[in-house]
Amino acid sequence: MSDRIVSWHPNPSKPSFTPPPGAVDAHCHVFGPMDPFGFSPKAKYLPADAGPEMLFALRDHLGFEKNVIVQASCHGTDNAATLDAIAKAGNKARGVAVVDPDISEDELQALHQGGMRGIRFNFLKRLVDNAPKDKFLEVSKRLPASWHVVIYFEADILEELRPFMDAIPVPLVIDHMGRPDVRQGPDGADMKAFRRFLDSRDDIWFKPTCPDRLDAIKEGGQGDPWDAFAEAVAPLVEDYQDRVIWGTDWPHPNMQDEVPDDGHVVDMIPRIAPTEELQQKLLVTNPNRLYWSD
Ligand SMILES: O=C(O)/C=C(\CC(=O)C(=O)O)C(=O)O
Repeated sequence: MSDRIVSWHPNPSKPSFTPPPGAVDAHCHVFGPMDPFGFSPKAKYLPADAGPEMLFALRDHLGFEKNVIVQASCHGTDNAATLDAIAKAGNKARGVAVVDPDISEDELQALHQGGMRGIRFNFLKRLVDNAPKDKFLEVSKRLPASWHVVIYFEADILEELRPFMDAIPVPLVIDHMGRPDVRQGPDGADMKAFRRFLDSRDDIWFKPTCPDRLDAIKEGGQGDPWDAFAEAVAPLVEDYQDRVIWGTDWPHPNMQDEVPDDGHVVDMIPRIAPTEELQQKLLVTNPNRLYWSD
């Protein structure tokens, strides 16, 4: 099928930065394989297969030990592909599911047994048709113990989402910092708003991730080596160092024009977390606390 998207680098370089022992790539996805794990009829993009073997080869190549696999929107609420990848990884992967809010307690427990430790609410209109806040809130109140909610939104709806997010009774993990405009710099309006949000609760975690999306040339950014991203994000990591986790975002859903070299993505780590202590928290201590505490 010629219209299936290949969004990942065919031959990523070896990073100069060596992740510490136990490092977790805590934001990545699998696509299929389409046989037997078909895509959702509501999927907004149809990717080529990027299954667990490819993910684990990349993990080893980049020097990570574990993965947190986040259910991508192209698989809708059928978590079979993500569960299959977690199972194939042994204890080296955990996951974040996307669920129908009417899911039963038994089904949630089955997801827990399969290695899921959270659910994701996606508010990007280009990725999902419907994001019912009332139903999301209801299901967030009956999650298995120690689970959290991952939320993906863009900076322009942060304030609108505040009452909803404030009411969620479990820890929150914000994908890609809620997509601030990094060109505004570390003290820009988007970063200030995100800091106010972080200051409102001490159980909001975030991923200082996706330089390739947030500093893309096609978005008016600088592109690789993503200098604006590094400058805007490093102070945030320093100031909230016990609440950050990091991931590659491989296979970079939809990134067709500026497919990032994953080696270069990993080399952003010392630019946003320059000390060994920060790197240990970002890559080892924090993700293990969230995903491998039981
Ligand atoms: O990989 C990401 O985090 C971001 C995505 C894809 C996505 O979230 C999904 O398909 O569920 C995006 O911005 O297109």
